[in-house]
Amino acid sequence: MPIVAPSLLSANYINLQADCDMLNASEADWYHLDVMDGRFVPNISFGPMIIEFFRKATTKVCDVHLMIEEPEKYAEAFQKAGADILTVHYEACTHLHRNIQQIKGLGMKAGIALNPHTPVSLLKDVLADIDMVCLMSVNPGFGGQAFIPQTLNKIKELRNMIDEKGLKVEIEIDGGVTLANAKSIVDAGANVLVAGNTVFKAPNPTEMISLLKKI
Ligand SMILES: O=C(CO)[C@@H](O)[C@H](O)COP(=O)(O)O
Repeated sequence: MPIVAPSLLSANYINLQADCDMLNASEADWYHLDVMDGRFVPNISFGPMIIEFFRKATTKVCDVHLMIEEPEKYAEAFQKAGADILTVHYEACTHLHRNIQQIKGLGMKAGIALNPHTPVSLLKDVLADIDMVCLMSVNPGFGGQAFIPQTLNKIKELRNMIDEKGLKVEIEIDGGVTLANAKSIVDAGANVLVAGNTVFKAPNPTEMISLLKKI
């Protein structure tokens, strides 16, 4: 069964408590929390203060995806806010290994996200040091975009790299995940499905989460 991580970017911010209550009572495994700075991506979302709210609202894993420049400046703030997994972008880190050391040193799990154009082979020398790879299956910044099909080949290549080394690294797919493509994503070798619009715009979000769990 895949790990299902609804992306709160698509939640209703006028009544967040209701969406948190729904997620908490659902089969969702993680909260996926997208932090955007208006520099690394052309959108601005929220920061540690809001993550702290989510931390208090749930006992589920808080999976924090930093779409920001200079993530090292903020890693400690996100740890204090309650992040369990902290994912930084390969493209935003000049000293990626140092970023990983920092995140792990702060007691969080470390994830690396790759934009659609970034090859998975670039992770060869850090794969053993990380807990998760987040493959962006849309260009980051906005919910509700269409899944980029080439991602399936990237998943297969990454799955081979991980299995060849005998590692336990989660493969998370982020962007455009639907009930129609979720099975092909999992069959290709991914085990974490992020879903924003598919969950929060569904007539019955709780049922949609259960359907994604069962694909
Ligand atoms: O990080 C991002 C977008 O940059 C994602 O987490 C989206 O929030 C996913 O939304 P959907 O494509 O599932 O609607």
